[in-house]
Amino acid sequence: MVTKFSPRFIALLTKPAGTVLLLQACQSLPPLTSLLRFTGIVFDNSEPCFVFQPHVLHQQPRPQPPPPSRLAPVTAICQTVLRSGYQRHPLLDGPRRLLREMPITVPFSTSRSHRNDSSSSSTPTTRDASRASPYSGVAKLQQRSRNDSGHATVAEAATAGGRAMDDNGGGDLRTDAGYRQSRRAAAREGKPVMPQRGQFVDWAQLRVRGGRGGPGRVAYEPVGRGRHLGASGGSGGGGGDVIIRANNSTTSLYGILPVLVGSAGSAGGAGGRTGARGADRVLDVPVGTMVRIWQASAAGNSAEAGDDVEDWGDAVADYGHPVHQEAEIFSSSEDEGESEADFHSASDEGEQREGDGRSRFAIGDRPPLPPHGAANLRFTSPPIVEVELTQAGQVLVVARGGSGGRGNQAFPSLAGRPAPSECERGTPGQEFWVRLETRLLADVGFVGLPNAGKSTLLSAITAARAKVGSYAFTTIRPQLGTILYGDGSRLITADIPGLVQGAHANRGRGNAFLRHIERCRCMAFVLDLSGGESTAHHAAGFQQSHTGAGAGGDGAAGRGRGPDTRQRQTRSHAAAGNDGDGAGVAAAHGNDGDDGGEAAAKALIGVVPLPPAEQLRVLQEELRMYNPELLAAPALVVANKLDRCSEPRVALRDLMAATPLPIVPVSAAHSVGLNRLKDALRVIVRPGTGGSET
Ligand SMILES: Nc1nc2c(ncn2[C@@H]2O[C@H](COP(=O)(O)OP(=O)(O)OP(=O)(O)O)[C@@H](O)[C@H]2O)c(=O)[nH]1
Ligand SMILES: [Mg+2]
Repeated sequence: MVTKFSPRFIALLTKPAGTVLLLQACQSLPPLTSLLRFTGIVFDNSEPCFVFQPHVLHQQPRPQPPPPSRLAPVTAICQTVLRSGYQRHPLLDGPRRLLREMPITVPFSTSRSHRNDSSSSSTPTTRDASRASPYSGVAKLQQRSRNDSGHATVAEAATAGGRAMDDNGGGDLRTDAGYRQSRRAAAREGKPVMPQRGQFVDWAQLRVRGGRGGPGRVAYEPVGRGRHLGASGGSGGGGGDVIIRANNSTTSLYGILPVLVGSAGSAGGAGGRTGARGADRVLDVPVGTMVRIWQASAAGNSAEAGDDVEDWGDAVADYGHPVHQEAEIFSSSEDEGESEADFHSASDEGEQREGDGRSRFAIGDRPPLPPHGAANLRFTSPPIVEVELTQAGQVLVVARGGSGGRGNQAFPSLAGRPAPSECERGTPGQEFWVRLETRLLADVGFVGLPNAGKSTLLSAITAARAKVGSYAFTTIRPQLGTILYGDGSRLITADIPGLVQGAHANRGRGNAFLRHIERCRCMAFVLDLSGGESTAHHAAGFQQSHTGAGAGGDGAAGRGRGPDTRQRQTRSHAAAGNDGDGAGVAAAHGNDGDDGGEAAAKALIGVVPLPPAEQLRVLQEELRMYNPELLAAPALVVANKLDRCSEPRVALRDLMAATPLPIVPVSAAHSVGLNRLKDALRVIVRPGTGGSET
């Protein structure tokens, strides 16, 4: 088969190019030509024609892309986001679930560690110091106590994951095994641990900045022969806003990026065309999220910034410019740097050069974060905005994009003078710090003192696997579980970290935990029916270990902000509740890698054994002091640790005398009475339903 083409391709074919080049150049050729090979020129009726013969051009096998790993899509997205300066990526708006569900450790950890390494080569940072001497358990507690609710955000945790990978060498975060390994390593060293996939993350801090407005254009109305009429450069488009939107399908603040920037507006065009507005950046948060906003320069100090303070101070200084700078007017004729002049100038013929306004102003416009991450910032002043998004669909514009600069068309042209050659840059977008706090949405919240067995109960009646420990404050972040019933119905239950006396005044980080209870429809007060016998043992063990062998823990705790007095008080408490026999427990704790943290927790908060009725009174009192409406919610009492109680009948009778609430005796550890409890929970959550699960 021979195919002939008309002479209009002569110019292309006379180039000494290979066939592939030919096909690339002749994009207007029919697709058939991709299977043809140019073999020569013939003259047909004295017109040159070009001869093609059938031929498969790509005979070499194309390199096959490697099989996609599970993390590949996320990695690709994040890397793209990083490359483009956190600008909008089409995939980010679509499968957000993907981002939420998958750990996004790789890109952040690598980029952040690079940045840190390069920026702090001379000054050792806290992070470097931690490498030299890994955190002790107490340091871990202090690290946690910097944050209200004590957990790491994605940024922080991603850093931890990255460091864990670096430190261990073997941890490959692209695999599940590597991810687990890095988590374990970070936890061992007391570093902040990334929330696991699906785990409830209840707060996040991030930096937001509206997109910069697009620059105006200098252009002229051409009339030919190098002459032009008046100015015709249009204005730049406005920058995109950063918007927070309440969304029913979002349940957690997991996976929120530490920096969000709206897209920059496009440059103005010739003929008076205004540039396109930059895309908004929308962040979906759960309904009920509290949004607090601070000025960009308001971040005052850090609880434990250590060596990082200097670096961070610089970073804050960088932020210290006014939110809206005055519009800057400049002329292409002025000598103000080659790149800007190049970018905004237009030739006399009115030639339009497509300015790369977006990339020039968007990339590199990403605000830097303090060296140790936005999550560790503390704000000394009250927020300028504090608002709760209470309904799905509510939106809050947290940072407006800048306005576009005016083109030369907008400047006055004086008679007899050359057309104006001035234009403006777009203004930068608003810039703020934002703290998001959300609360659990659960049917039933387990409320109890530390060590009452809430997590054991959650693990026993749902498929959730909550961490259980024979010490107070095992749970530091709420966890959800679902009770499944035989008829297909289900209840969402929440294990809320233990409350202590004085929680309403934020003792033991009580506020961070109490706010979750506000969003639970019903409450189950989990009490230790054994009257805290086990707790008494541990308190005693702690007391002994810290007056004797546990001196190391003492010293470490003493590095905190003056816990000594409280510690002494706690010791006397513990001694008061001490019924002896604690040394064995203390020894067992001594083998635990977390001992320092747990011991310090007890030291700071105090663990005092209480009879069940007294436990209930303390809990109800705390709820009343925090928000009296909480006590109006339907509730029942779960009398746990039935097996441990020496006089269960007496204890239950006393409890019944103390409260009118329904009481369900159970032993979570031995799965006694759990079906009855499930039935009772369903009855209080949905009155009218019921039925025995047994
Ligand atoms: N004997 C007995 N021990 C129990 C029972 N339920 C829980 N425990 C033990 O009590 C200790 C504390 O249990 P957790 O479930 O961690 O208690 P928690 O209320 O979640 O404690 P925090 O998370 O610190 O608030 C663990 O050692 C459990 O094994 C029970 O029914 N019987
Ligand atoms: Mg717990």
